Amino acid sequence: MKVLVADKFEDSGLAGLRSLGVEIAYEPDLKDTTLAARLAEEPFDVLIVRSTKVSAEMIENSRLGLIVRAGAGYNTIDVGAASARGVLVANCPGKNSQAVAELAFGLLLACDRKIADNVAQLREGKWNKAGFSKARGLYGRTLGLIGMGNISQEMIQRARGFGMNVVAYSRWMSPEIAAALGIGRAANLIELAQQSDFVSVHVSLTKETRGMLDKKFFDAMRNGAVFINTSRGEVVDQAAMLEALDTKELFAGLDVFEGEPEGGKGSYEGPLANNPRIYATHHIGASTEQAQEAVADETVRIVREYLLTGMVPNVVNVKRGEAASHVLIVRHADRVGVLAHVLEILKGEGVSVQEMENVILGGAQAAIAQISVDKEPSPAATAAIKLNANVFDVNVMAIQR
Ligand SMILES: NC(=O)C1=CN([C@@H]2O[C@H](COP(=O)(O)OP(=O)(O)OC[C@H]3O[C@@H](n4cnc5c(N)ncnc54)[C@H](O)[C@@H]3O)[C@@H](O)[C@H]2O)C=CC1
Ligand SMILES: O=C(O)CCC(=O)C(=O)O
Repeated sequence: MKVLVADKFEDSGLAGLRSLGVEIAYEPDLKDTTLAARLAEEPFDVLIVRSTKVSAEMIENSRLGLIVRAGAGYNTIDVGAASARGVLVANCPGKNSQAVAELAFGLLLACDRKIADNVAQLREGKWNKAGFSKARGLYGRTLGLIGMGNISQEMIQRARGFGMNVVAYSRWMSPEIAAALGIGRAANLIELAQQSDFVSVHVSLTKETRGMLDKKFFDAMRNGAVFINTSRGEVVDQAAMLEALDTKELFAGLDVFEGEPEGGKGSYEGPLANNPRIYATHHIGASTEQAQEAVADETVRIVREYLLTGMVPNVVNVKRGEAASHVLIVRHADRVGVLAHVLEILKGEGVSVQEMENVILGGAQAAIAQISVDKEPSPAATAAIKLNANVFDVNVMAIQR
């Protein structure tokens, strides 16, 4: 198996990959046209990336079977193009969430106490206790969390340590779950903005979340509140945020930017870098040793499973049973050719198999195949399947959703 690592990757991860006996090309500087050319020229099976973008063209001209995002968000990979070519995409959920929560709290505290400006002025030889003596403080204040995934859950624990109240907006969190987590639940983003002294965003970037934090949201924020974004720049309407920094005297801590450079070095000039009401970091949320080692271990686990079993943990582009309407349960003798017989009959009927699992029972005499299909096979097809002497029985069930 040939693995291309086209991003910076921990030594422990490279050692783990080597221990699997796979052939590794570690070429962290590849991107855009150089990555596309490399994938077209050599038949790599697996591609490992962090922030490096993976386009449809790269995927289409490659022999890849698996792309691993060594991190949480996978918006930098053209997942649709991967799905169209039968390429699996997997990520490492929850492996860098503590690190991001640490940075989010770092930004939150820094914004409240204006730590970066304190440091800058002292470095210029200015003593300005008078100017910096106005902070809200965290104790007893309300932290509003947007999204309730791995990072938000880490945020709750840290907020508790600071004596903060937490309220969250999430699509899936019921009042019962909120109560069990010991937090409040906002019914929508406006409610969340109205209730929070500090807001921290932790949603993945999707077509629904792009620009989700819009003018209405910023208009609803409390005057002088702090806004933290360590998720993706694109979830925020940048113009609306910039306006609210002035009109509502907000202060923002940002780790992510629309159009930020892909690699470790580059230039960044934009209205967010020089605004005195913004503390900006260089997309370093996941960049702690602990997080990078955890991500590297998980990446090695994913490649190992793929190598040894063909199965991939944490796949993000398998839509389980979405198009299936019926499932066939075929009990049969464990003999060569039985499944081929079943599939041949389904093919003749134009029935498309969505998923299939064949389980061998103890003693290896009999097996049960569960075959999800996109439409109900006719009674004639079911009867034809049963004609095979090695088929004991066939049941067809409609999937209830
Ligand atoms: N700054 C950095 O270095 C890092 C940034 N991230 C970013 O943070 C994001 C969140 O990370 P995790 O918490 O680990 O991911 P996660 O997958 O555990 O949580 C994402 C949450 O977003 C929610 N969500 C998605 N669409 C939504 C919508 N339309 N409305 C409301 N909620 C919605 C999901 O329900 C889920 O709870 C990542 O997708 C990534 O973009 C992640 C790791 C490092
Ligand atoms: O690997 C990185 O530094 C980026 C981390 C990140 O944004 C993610 O895991 O979603």
